Amino acid sequence: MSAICSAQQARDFDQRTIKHYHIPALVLMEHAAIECARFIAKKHPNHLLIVCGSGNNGGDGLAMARLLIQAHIPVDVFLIGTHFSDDNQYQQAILKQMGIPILTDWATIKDHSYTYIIDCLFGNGLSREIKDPYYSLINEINHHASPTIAIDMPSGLDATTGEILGIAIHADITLSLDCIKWGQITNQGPALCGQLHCLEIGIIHDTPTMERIDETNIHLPKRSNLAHKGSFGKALMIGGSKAMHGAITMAAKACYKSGIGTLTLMLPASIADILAYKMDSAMRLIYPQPNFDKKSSTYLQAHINAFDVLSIGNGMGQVPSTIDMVHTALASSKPVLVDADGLWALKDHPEWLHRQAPTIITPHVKEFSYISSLPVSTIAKHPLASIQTFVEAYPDVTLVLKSNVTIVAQGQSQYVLYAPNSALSKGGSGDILCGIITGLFGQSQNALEAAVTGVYIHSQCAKLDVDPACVQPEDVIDQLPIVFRQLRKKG
Ligand SMILES: NC(=O)C1=CN([C@@H]2O[C@H](COP(=O)(O)OP(=O)(O)OC[C@H]3O[C@@H](n4cnc5c(N)ncnc54)[C@H](O)[C@@H]3O)[C@@H](O)[C@H]2O)[C@@H](O)CC1
Ligand SMILES: [K+]
Repeated sequence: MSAICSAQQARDFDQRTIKHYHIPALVLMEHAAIECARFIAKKHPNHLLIVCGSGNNGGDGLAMARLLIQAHIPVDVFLIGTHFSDDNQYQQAILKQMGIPILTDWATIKDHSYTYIIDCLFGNGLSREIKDPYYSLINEINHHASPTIAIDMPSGLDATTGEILGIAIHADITLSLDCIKWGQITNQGPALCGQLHCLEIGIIHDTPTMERIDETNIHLPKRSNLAHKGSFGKALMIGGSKAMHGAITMAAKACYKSGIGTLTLMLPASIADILAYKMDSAMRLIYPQPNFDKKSSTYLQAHINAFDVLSIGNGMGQVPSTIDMVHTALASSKPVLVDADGLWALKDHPEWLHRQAPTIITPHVKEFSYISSLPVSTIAKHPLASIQTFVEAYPDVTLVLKSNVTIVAQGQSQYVLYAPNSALSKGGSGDILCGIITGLFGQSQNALEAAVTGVYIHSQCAKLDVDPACVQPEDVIDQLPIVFRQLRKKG
C-alpha cells in the first residue's frame, strides 16, 4: 500500500521522521540511495551519468553514485548549482575523499552514450520556474539519445499540481521516494514520469494520508454458505428512459454479478419489456407510463420501504421527474447511491445530501462541478483542494470522483485508484461501476468499503488481454466472476 501525498505532506513526513523520531536525514538519504542504486543495478547498466543539483535530490544522486561505483558500475557524476545543502556537501566530500571525480563541464560529457541518465537535479524541493543554466541542461537531457531515470520527481514537474514549471525532464522511469506524489499522477505528471515506481525509504507515516487502492485495502463482503438471498441485500435500481435502456441494463447486470441478494429495477413502462428480455434475474417495478413523469416520485415513495439499498440515475435523462425522484430517494432513510443523471438532479439541491443514511455519489468531473459549484477547470487542475472543500461540507457522503485517477473520499478517509486504462474510456463504464458498488453496498451496508472495493474490482475487470479500443462494457461485466474469485482466494 502506498501513500499519495502533496509536496508539503511528503516534506512534513520527512521532517517529522527526522525531528520527532530522530532518524537522521543522512540515514534517510542513504536509504533512498541504496534503494535507487539497487533498482538501477538490476538493469545491468554499462555506463551511467548521474546529474546532480544543489539540494538533497542532488545529495541522493551523489550517494547513489558512490554505491554504484562500489558495485563496479561505471558512473560519471555531473554536478551543477550554488548554495549546496549541508547533506549534499557531505556527499560531495565523501566522493572527493574516495577520489571519484565530480564533473562540472557539460560539454565534456554531452556526446557520450549512457545506459541511463539519472536525473537528480530537483526533487520535492522545486519551488520556482526553471531558468538557465538549468533550463538548457534539462533541454539537453531531453534531447540526449540516452533514456532517463528520474529520482523522486522528473526535475521541473511540480510535485503537487503536476504542472511543468517552465521545462521538465521527460523520464522513462521515475523512482518516487517514500510515497507517490500527486504531481506524478495528475495533469502532465503521467506523461513525464514514464513507468512510476515507489520505493520505501524508512520514512514514518503516523498520520492518515490518501492511500493508493490496491488489494490490501479492499473488502469483499463475506458470503456464508448458510446464508439466504435476504442476507445479501435487496436492491432497487431506479433508472432508464425510452431513449436510454442500456445504462440501467449494464448497471443491473454488474450489480447482480457483484453478489446482491435480490435486484428490482424501477423502470418506465416503455422499456420494461426490453429489460425483461435482457435480464431474467432482475425483478421489475414498472411505472405504468411510457416515461417517468411528475407522479413517478409518489410511485417510488409507495414502494421504497421494501428495499435495503437504492441506486438512482442511470439513463433517466435530465428531466424534472429525475429531480423529483432523486429528492424522494434522498429524503428516505435508505442507503442511496446517486449516479449519472441523478447527479445532474442535485445541481440546484446539493443540500439533499445532508442526510442520516449512508450516501454514495459517483460523479465524473463535470457532474462533480454540478454538485460542488466549482468550475470543471478548477476541479481538473486542483483535485485535492476541490475534494477537501467537498468533504468538509459533506463529511458523511462517500464521494467517488471518477477520472483516469479516481478518488474515493469520505471525510478524511481518502483513497486513490491510479490504474489508467483507455478500455474504460467508454459509455457504459460508469454504469457498470454504479452496479458493482450498489451490489457491494447492498451486501455490506458500508459505503466507504463498497466504494473502495468497487472501483478496484471495476479497474481489475478492465485489464483484458485485448486492444483497449475493442473492449465492450459487456466484456468488463463478464470479468466480474473471475476477479471476484481471484480476490476471494487472496483475501
Ligand atoms: N530528509 C529528507 O527530506 C530527504 C530528502 N530526500 C531527497 O531530497 C529531495 C528534496 O530535497 P530538497 O528539499 O533539498 O530539494 P531539491 O533537492 O528538490 O531542490 C532544492 C534546491 O533547489 C533549489 N531550487 C528549487 N527550485 C529551483 C529552480 N526552479 N531553479 C533553481 N533552483 C531551484 C532550492 O533553492 C534548493 O537549493 C527529495 O526530492 C529527495 O530526493 C531523500 O534524500 C530522502 C530524505
Ligand atoms: K529529480
